[in-house]
Amino acid sequence: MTLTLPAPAKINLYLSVTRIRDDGMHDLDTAFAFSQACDTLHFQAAETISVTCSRPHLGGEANLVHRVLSALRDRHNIRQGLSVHIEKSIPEQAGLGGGSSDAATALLAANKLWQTGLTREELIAFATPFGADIPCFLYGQASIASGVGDRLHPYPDPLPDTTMLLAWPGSGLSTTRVFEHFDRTHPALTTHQGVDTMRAGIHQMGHNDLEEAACSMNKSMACLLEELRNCSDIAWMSGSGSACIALFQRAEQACETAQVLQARQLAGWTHTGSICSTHPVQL
Ligand SMILES: C[C@@](CO)(OP(=O)(O)O)[C@H](O)COP(=O)(O)OP(=O)(O)OC[C@H]1O[C@@H](n2ccc(N)nc2=O)[C@H](O)[C@@H]1O
Ligand SMILES: Nc1ncnc2c1ncn2[C@@H]1O[C@H](COP(=O)(O)OP(=O)(O)O)[C@@H](O)[C@H]1O
Repeated sequence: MTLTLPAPAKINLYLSVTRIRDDGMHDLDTAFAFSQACDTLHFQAAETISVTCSRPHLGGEANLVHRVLSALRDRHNIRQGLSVHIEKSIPEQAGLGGGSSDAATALLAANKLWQTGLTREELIAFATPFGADIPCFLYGQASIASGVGDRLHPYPDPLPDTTMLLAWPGSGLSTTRVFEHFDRTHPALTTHQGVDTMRAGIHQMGHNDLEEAACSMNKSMACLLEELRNCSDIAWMSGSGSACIALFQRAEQACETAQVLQARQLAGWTHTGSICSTHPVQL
């Protein structure tokens, strides 16, 4: 038995930090959508769990895929294993949720192959402790999120029908360190929008409370974002960075901008495509 599935990048259409919890985690008001940029996961039946990766430093037991599959197997007394090979395309520490997306795709695959029979809601509850970004992928459609990103509701409006350029400066940002820097430097927290007034957040598309902290920690990203704002009417940072998003009316403009960014070494990775409202895996 073999199975090959994609694991897409996510983007945050906007991100507000609404509360710092007693445990140090931050409540967010954010919206998630998907990109066509994907990692690819190959699954093969096996007696044990093993994970290899096209970026060898990501292979082995520390990989989030290995961790969630091992926990699922233990929790449900599964006797089978799974051999997983991850072809990475999504850059690391980019705010695109690559590791979390790999883990979500692996959980969807294992839930089917091991016949665990968990609903999406049960998978989300199981996976949230492993990473605040995993639920949005398991939810499977563009969403408005609160809590740490685990309370999800369908995105209420059509997504912008424009071309999106994703660009990553060539160096990443640690999510933990960006939140720590935010705590030290932010002027005030955004008022919580709440589910009932969630549409209010949509008008802030492109706003990201973490952007200032991230720009001060990664000057390459700050330069990239400045250049994107010169080329596009709207550009912003995804998640805790360091990937940035710019919207264009025409695909040619986005492709030309990508070429300029690469030639000037402002970007180490780019992707041109659409903003997607559904996850490509609907098992
Ligand atoms: C900021 C967001 C927005 O979508 O995305 P990324 O930029 O990482 O992709 C996510 O909330 C990130 O999710 P994820 O990358 O899974 O983070 P986790 O592993 O759960 O958390 C790493 C660390 O970041 C801090 N953290 C994370 C999420 C959150 N809502 N509040 C936090 O304070 C905590 O210090 C936590 O220990
Ligand atoms: N499958 C995976 N893919 C990428 N990174 C992973 C994976 N499993 C664990 N990690 C670890 O998680 C870190 C951040 O993950 P990533 O998803 O790339 O960033 P972000 O949370 O900014 O979107 C990586 O630097 C790496 O050490």
